[in-house]
Amino acid sequence: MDPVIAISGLSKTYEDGYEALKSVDLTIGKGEIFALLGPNGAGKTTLISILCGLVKPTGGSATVGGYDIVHDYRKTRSMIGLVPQELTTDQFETVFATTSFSRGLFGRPAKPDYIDQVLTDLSLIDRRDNKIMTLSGGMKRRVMIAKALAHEPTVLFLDEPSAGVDVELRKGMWDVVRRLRDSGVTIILTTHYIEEAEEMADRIGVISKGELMLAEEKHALMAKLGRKTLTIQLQEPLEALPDQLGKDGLELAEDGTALVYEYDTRSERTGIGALIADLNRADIRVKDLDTKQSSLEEIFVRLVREGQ
Ligand SMILES: Nc1ncnc2c1ncn2[C@@H]1O[C@H](COP(=O)(O)OP(=O)(O)OP(=O)(O)O)[C@@H](O)[C@H]1O
Repeated sequence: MDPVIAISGLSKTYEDGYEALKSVDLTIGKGEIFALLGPNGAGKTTLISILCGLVKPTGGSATVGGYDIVHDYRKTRSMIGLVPQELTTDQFETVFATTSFSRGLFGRPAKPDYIDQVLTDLSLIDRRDNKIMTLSGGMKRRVMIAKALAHEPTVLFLDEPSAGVDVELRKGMWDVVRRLRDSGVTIILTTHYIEEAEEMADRIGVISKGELMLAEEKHALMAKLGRKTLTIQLQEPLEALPDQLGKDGLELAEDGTALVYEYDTRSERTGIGALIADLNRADIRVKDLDTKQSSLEEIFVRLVREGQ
């Protein structure tokens, strides 16, 4: 993985003594979509604000494109596009003018062809010369993205891109983000919506009370998600697992009164049929059966709870 962002021991204690970030280590690769999940007040905005140079860290370090975010602030800031949660655009400006102006703020010379390309990518080109006030909410959000991309950043932060956005619009936003990633931009988004992280992210990070609890490939998480646990309550307790049942993923539990079997729901053969047959053959009598699915939501809730 070619790292674009490297974060090491990053901490932030605000002036009132509140520890908003506790020694976060994280590397984000080029062209990744990384979703940062966490409850309110977890430290997501603090982390993004530090990387954007808006908040000063009190410990640790971070680099963007190999440059230190504190010492080479101008350099790193110019590599970052930030789409904040709130819509903050001048209602009386046109789409083109406001986007072009954002580019100018970074001291970049005008590049109308590039701005038009960004507007095309975001399906805003038809509204190029319209005033912001005449646009729908979804279009205004896309203008915020256009503004963030105006200075040709290589990293884009999206803070809660679908907060207060309806389902239809949210899907449109996901398409936009995927297209941006395909064009080589690295994307870090914060979200409360587990579904959004599941849908979009290559990797998912879970942050709670300032601590990064996990940063894992989505597919690895989905593999966990696809797992189910079958608990078999037995009529008579067993002292040990009989040889006939020597199956991968099978364990004796609850003082020998239950068997717990973990299996992948997506595989063609779960092994349950064979397990039941083995139980019959070994004359092990079953009292009750129960299955349980682990979901990303469960993993998330458990992690957050453990962190409290
Ligand atoms: N300037 C500040 N001074 C003191 N405490 C602050 C300051 N800014 C943020 N905090 C606190 O730091 C914690 C983390 O805030 P942050 O905004 O980073 O969380 P978040 O994960 O982005 O939350 P949300 O999902 O609500 O946006 C919160 O408890 C917040 O009250």
